[in-house]
Formats: sequence, structure tokens, C-alpha cells
Amino acid sequence: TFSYGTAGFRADGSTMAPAVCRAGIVAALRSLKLGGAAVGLVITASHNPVADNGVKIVDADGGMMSQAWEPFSDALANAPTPDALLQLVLQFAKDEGITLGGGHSAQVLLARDTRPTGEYLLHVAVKGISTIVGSVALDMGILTTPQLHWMVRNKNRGLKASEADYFTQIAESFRHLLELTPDDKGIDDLNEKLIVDGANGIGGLKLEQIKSNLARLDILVRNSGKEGEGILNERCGADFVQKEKVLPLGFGPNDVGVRCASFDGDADRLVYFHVTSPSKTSVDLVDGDKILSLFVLFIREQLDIINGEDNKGLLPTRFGVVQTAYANGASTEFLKNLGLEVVFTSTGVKYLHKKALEYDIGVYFEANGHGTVLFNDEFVSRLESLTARLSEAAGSPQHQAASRLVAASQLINQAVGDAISGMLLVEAVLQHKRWSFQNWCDLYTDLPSKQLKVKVKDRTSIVTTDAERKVCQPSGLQELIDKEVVNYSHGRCFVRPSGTEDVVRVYAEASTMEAAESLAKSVAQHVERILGFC
Ligand SMILES: CC(=O)N[C@H]1[C@@H](OP(=O)(O)O)O[C@H](CO)[C@@H](O)[C@@H]1O
Ligand SMILES: [Mg+2]
Repeated sequence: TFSYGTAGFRADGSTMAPAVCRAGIVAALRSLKLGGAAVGLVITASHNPVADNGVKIVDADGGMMSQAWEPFSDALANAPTPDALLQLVLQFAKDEGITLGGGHSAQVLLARDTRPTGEYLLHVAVKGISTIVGSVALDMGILTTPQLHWMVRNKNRGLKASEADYFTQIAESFRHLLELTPDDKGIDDLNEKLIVDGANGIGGLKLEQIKSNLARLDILVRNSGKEGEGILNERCGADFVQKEKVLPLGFGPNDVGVRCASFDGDADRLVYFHVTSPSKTSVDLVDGDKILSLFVLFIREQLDIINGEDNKGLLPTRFGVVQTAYANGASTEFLKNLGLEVVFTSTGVKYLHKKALEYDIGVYFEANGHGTVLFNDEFVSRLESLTARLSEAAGSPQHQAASRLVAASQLINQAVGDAISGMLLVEAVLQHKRWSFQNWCDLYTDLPSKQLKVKVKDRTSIVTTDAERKVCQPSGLQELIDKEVVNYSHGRCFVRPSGTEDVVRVYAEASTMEAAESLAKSVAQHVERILGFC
């Protein structure tokens, strides 16, 4: 049974064809529903093993497909016979007021990552799309997931939308941000060297293409995705580094002291790390929460310059931060101590992104490194006209701060989290602040945390509430978790069914690693006992 889950359908690549074909049908119908606007379809299984594959649909605004269409997508993917499938399509088209074979023609942009099953599945998706009369499928090639999201968004806004345009936009806005680095902070003494773990996926290949155009950065790509360098996501990549907190393959004692970044297989996640000592494989990790915190400090600084600390100046701004229950408790405390509005959503970018859109500037990140900074359209108009007004006083602190925000809004992907453009914003902010990796790391100390996966008979029997921080079913489980948590200093623990794997995830946090592990283990045992281990 396929379920659209946290980020589309995923399974062993060799079993994905039916779901991919049907996702093609959904994508074409979605485009028709939106008056023929371009929608996207990406073939990827992100950080999952190379044998897996998946498919997800990008909505016309460049974000995730409307959640309202997920039940139909599930039903279609699981339709048992061709006739049942046809009936579902006809009924759904009728319910949604979609005219088949009439007025508009559907337009679907496709892309895939580097997985071996990708090319075949892309053809299958095209077949699905072409079942809807008059639809057009445009293969954009092998891309990072965020590149395709960016293209769909730009195309529907009548903006330049090719891959070359994407590269030009991020390289130029990055250069512009660096030019706006305050002079009074002296000449650049930040280490220009950056080593990037490309997870043997598409992100490394794209970075190789663009790196020579990136000012003031000396980038070395490892696990680059080139033939023979290694296996996609195997002991490398952002998910591996963030979860295991050890060096990815290809990194070692010679890298001590160098700033390192890691992408996941489709380059929509980003984490940073440092090799701690020549004799150890452990890393100092900067995860999504700390990337978020760095961005927040940078944006706050610019807003304070423009508005004064009471936010009553030239550009009153609703500034918000969105996290999930997986955010380290120390990061949330840090952000709240800055006086920021921090809100929580369920796991999955589709929830975080939607919430972040409610602000003038909304920053969201999952701890695993997926996130971005969203600048609301109306706010960008106000910001641009302010920048134009202030240009008579070009070079004034306020003009510079406003220009930095404009450049940041052009650099960081407005459609979805993007490892490449996110990394460039990190690099620009570190330059701006003249911060070493260590300064960044020392912002706050993460509480030790542990994640476990529990295989159970039916993970969907767990129902959660309060942004997944509390279990409401099966009854009694939350009380057992609460009883465990009170035994631990700084203890926090929650469980939820994964939306991408057939497991229940257990997350625990406490003041020591041993305590976090013990809390996670005790709660995992309760889950196994109540739900039935399998
Ligand atoms: C704990 C964790 O990292 N969960 C990930 C994972 O979702 P699950 O629903 O937990 O399987 O994959 C999602 C898609 O990549 C990502 O958005 C999410 O953060
Ligand atoms: Mg990914």
C-alpha cells in the first residue's frame, strides 16, 4: 500500500513504477485544476538508500502539493484495477470541476536525482502524464530537488526559470551579499576553505558546476557524485552525519580545523561539521537548528538597524521562527531568549513552510537541515521600495541593512529548503559576522539526544497531537512516557509514526547522553510492548 506520507511515495525503486505512473496522472490533473499552470514532479528518495526511489509533486507556487490532494493521490496509487483507476479519475475530476479534454492543457516539469532507477521511472511518469489528453511533460533533466521547485515557482511567476538562471541568481546575490559585508570589520580573515560532502548525489555534481563562480570561497567537493567515487548516501550525506554524528566517508585527520558541510542525496538538506581531532571519528555538528539560529541573528541585526530594537521604524516586520518537535530544546530556548516568536508544526516541510508563510519573514528548519527563510511578497515590495528610497543615502547603515535583506531574499530558495543556496547564505553570514565555525558552534550547547526506530505491527495506530509532541492513541502510552520523562533532568521524549518509513520514531533528550539513551530505550520498550514488536 502506498501512502503519500511526509514527502511523497517512497519504496524500493523496482516496485515504484505503478505509484510513479499514477503520480504523473495526479500532477497533470493538478495542473489542469490550476488553469494549466506548471506543476513539478521529482523522482527522488532523498537521503534513503540507493536502491530506494520515490516521487513527489511540486505545486504551482513551487511548494509541496496541496495536502487536500493527498487522499486522492493515495487512492489512485493503490487502485487495484485499471477500471477502478479510471473511475477514480473521472469521479475526482467531476468533484474538483476539472474539465478533461477541454480548455487548458496540463504542464508538468520533471526532474530526477542520480539513482539508477531514476531514468526508467521518469519515463513511467511521462506515460502517466500523457494519459491526460493535451498534457505536456517537460523533462528538465537531473537536478537537485530544490532546483525543480525553484523552476516551477519562477515559471509560474513569469520569471527566468532555466538551470543557468538559477546558477546566475544565486552566484550574483551571493556576490552582492559579500559586497555588503561591513568594512569596519577589517579585511577578510575567515578561512575561505570549505569542504563539502555531496553524499555521492546530485548536489555535489551541481556544486562542481557552479563553484568557480562563487566569490571568496575555495570549495572542495568530496563524495561528489562522480562515477566511482562511492555509493549514494552510504556512510555519507547530511542524514548520516546528523544522525550518527560521525565523519562521512572520505573525511579524516587532515581535515581537522576546516569548515565542512554535508548535503543529502537530493541536496535539500544541509548540515555543517568540524573534525574534532585527528584520532577521533566524531564530529562537532552544526545542525538545522543552529543554521536557523545563525540566519535569525543575521536577519534580526538587519531589522534592528532599519527599525530600531522596538521594531517601530521604517519597516515594521512580523518575524517568526518555525520548528518541529525534533528541534533541540537548547535551540528553542536560545531563540525564545532572543524574544522571538517560535511556533511548532508537525514533521515535514509541507507543514513548516505553510506556517512560515504567515510571517513577513518566516524562518523554518528541521533539525536534520531542511529549511529556508521565506520573505513574504508584500514584504519584499515594501523592502524594495524602502531600499530605493534610501538609495539617496547609499552606504548608510539602513540602506546597507535593507540591501542585505533584499540580497538574502534573492539568494535563499523561496520555494523550499535548498542545500546549495542555504550554504551560500551561511557562508555570507559567517563572513558578515567574521565568525569562525567555533563561534557559530558556541552559540549554545545542544542537549544530548537520541533517536530510535521501532518496528511495530501497525505504526498508524499511534495518533499524536500538539505538533506531535503528545500521543493521544493508544490510550495510556502518553502517561507511560510522562512517567519516564520525570526521572530525567532536562528530559523530553516523544514518539510518532514515520511518514517515510515503516517504523515508529522515538526521540529523547536529557542532560547527558547516557540519560538520553536510557530514556529513549525505556520509551521504545513501552512502544514495542503496547503496539506489538515485529
Ligand atoms: C526525524 C526526521 O528526520 N524525519 C524526516 C523524515 O520524515 P519521517 O516522517 O520522520 O520519516 O523524512 C522527511 C522527508 O525528508 C523529513 O521532512 C523529516 O524531517
Ligand atoms: Mg532530501
